[in-house]
Formats: sequence, C-alpha cells, structure tokens
Amino acid sequence: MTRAVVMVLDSFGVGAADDAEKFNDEGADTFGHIAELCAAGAAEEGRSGPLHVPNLVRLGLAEVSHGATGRYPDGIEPDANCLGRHGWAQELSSGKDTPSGHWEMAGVPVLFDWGYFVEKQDSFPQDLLQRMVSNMELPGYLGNCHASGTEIIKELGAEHCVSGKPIVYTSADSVFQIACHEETFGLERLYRLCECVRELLEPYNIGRVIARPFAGNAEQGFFRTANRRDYAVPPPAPTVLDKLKDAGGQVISIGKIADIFAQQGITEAHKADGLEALVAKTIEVLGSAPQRSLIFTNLVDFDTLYGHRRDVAGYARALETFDALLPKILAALDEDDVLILTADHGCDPTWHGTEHTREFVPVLIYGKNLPAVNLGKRETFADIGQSIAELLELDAMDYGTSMLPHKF
Ligand SMILES: O=P(O)(O)O[C@H]1O[C@H](CO)[C@@H](O)[C@H]1O
Ligand SMILES: [Mn+2]
Ligand SMILES: [Mn+2]
Repeated sequence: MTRAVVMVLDSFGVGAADDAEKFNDEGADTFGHIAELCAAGAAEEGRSGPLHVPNLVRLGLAEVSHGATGRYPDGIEPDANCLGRHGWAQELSSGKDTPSGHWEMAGVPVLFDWGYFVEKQDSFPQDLLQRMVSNMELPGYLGNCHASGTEIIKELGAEHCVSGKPIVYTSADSVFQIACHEETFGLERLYRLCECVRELLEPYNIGRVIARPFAGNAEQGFFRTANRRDYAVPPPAPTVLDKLKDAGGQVISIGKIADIFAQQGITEAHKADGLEALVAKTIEVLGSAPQRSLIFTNLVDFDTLYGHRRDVAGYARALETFDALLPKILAALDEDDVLILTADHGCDPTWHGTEHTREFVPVLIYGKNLPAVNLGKRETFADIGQSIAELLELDAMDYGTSMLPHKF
C-alpha cells in the first residue's frame, strides 16, 4: 500500500528562520532551547536530565538542528547513521500562524497579509462588537484585548459566569477568540456565537475565530476543555487535500486538521483529546486506511499546553512521550507508506511573551524503502505537499519541490 502520513508537532521549530528579524524572533529556537535547559538541569518537573528523544534523532532531528542553527543541541548525541530523509524548511507565507503553516505544507502558501487586531486594549472595532451583541442578544462582552487564554479566564471567568457576557480576546495571530463557560453560557451557544462572528468578520480578512470553552468555578478555578473549535476561512487555492479527494483518494483528518482547512478536501475526520490519544488514533487509522490515503494528524498539545504557556519542562515531557510512541507509529506503516514529521511554526517556550516564533520547521521523512539522505534547507513547507502529490500520483502542485527520490 502507498499512503502518506503527515504528523504535525504543532509549534516544534528548530531555530530562527532567515526572516526571523521581521518578527522580532531572531535567536528563537524551540528545540535547541528546550534541549539546553534540559541539559542544564533546569527542566526537571515530571522528568529529568538531558532531553531524551533517541527515536527522533534516529530519523535525523539532531542533523536538522545542526543544519538550521550551526550547532547540535545541548545533551543530544547526533546519529550519523540516521534512518530518515531529513531537512529543515523555511516558511514562504507572510504569517507564523497555524493555518498559514498547514496550508503551505499542503502546497498553498499564504502570500497575502492577514488582517490583525493590533491594539493591545480595545482591540476589536466597536461596530463589530455591537453587531455581535445585538445579533446574538448578549448582555455585552468582556475582555476586548490581547491576552493569554488561560490567564484571561482566571481574570474574567467569574464575572463571565455572573454576567453572561462572553470573553473576547486576540493575540499577535489573525484570530478572534471567544471564551465562554460550557454550562453557564452553553457550549452550543458558544459555537453559534463563533459562527455569527465568523460571518461578521468577512470584511476584516481574519484567519480564524476560535471557540474556547471552559469549565470549573471561581472557588476551585477555571480550566479549558477539549471542546475547542476553530472556524478558519478556507484556503485560497486547492490544496493537495482537495486534489487527492477529487482524484478519489481518502483524506483522513486526526485532531484539528479538518477545522484548519475549513473542512475542505477532507473525507473523514477523527477527534481525540491529548497527545497520546491522537497518536493512538493515528495508529488505529493506519490499521484500516486504504491505498492512496493521506492521514493528516495535528498534535496540538506542544503548542497550546506548553509553547504558549512557556512551559519548558512540559514541552520536554511531551517530546519524550511522543518519542517513546514513535516506534509504534513506524511499526504500523505498510511497506510503501511514507511518514512525514514536521511542524507549522515555532513557539519557543523560553521566548519573551506568549506568541509563536518564526522558525525553520523540521522535515523528517521515513519509509521502509526510502533511502536516508540529508535534504538540506528547503525553501518552502510546500515541498511536503509536492512530495505527497508525487507519492500519491496527483498532478504537480504550483509550489514546492518533491523530497522523494526521483521516480520513487
Ligand atoms: O492563549 P491562547 O488562548 O492559547 O491562544 C493561542 O492560541 C491561538 C491559536 O493558536 C493563538 O492566537 C495563541 O494566542
Ligand atoms: Mn500551530
Ligand atoms: Mn498556537
């Protein structure tokens, strides 16, 4: 069987991109800085010592880091006989956000500029908020600022529960986020509110509205639930997902992939909560997915639970957990299947602020019959989409160069 399996370690950058300066991210390095703190004994919560990711290194991760930054990460033993085709990719898209990164790896870079709500306070236009309030018959709103999602529910969760006013906030990303309590406000009502805002945002060129449901109470604290939902605009051109679906292939989304692509080009979607469950679902799907499938998994925890929270030990734990599961993923691959591990942007947990970082992403490609090679620096994430197009015998994409051996 020939199937493509793409697993996105959301936010796992491998060093500042050539254009990082434009993003104020010169020197950012998600992987390198995590390894550095682990090696220094400064990331000991729930784990210990140097970062232990031998299976990722076996696929070429240390070489990738060396290529992207000029040095091997602290405490990581390079593996000269690595098994994978490995490289590091620069992003062509103008933003360092999740949809841009995913669409580009599916062959469609975002070359236009997104709209952003740049003001730190009073971030959203008044007429937009007023229309939201009147269309959804709300008593008002809270927030209306740049914020970290976990901090703002601590700050405004209690007031939200009493007043019924949704908490609206944004970030340096092109997003309109809405946090509401699942019980006092209602989950379905929150989703309807997001759909309403998605429509109202038409003129603003905003990438995503994100529903951020939470639970808990003022006494014991509030926490976000797994019922997050992303309402993205559709990609600006057909992606490799659309091409495969149109050609009769299967496009199987695991995690938030389907939402990121606004359900375009998806034939089947599975949700699961948490890193291990998402990996388990991917392995389960590999057991039955037919010939000419793309299995596309997003592992969001790296970004949401650890990157944005600037939790180095947590990020390291998640990497070690994923690394320990990697042999099971490889064992589930059929003879001609090709696995691609990559990321959509960086989110260096040692960096200032709480935002993403503009970084190279790793590209680790493994297939039982694929010769290992250092693929070097790739000019665009779209090399992934082009490789999938070649593997699954689709017409070539407009962007990207295949990373598979010729006539594979
Ligand atoms: O702080 P939280 O709500 O996790 O928000 C983060 O998640 C959003 C989507 O990735 C980004 O805009 C970022 O700010
Ligand atoms: Mn992301
Ligand atoms: Mn993020």
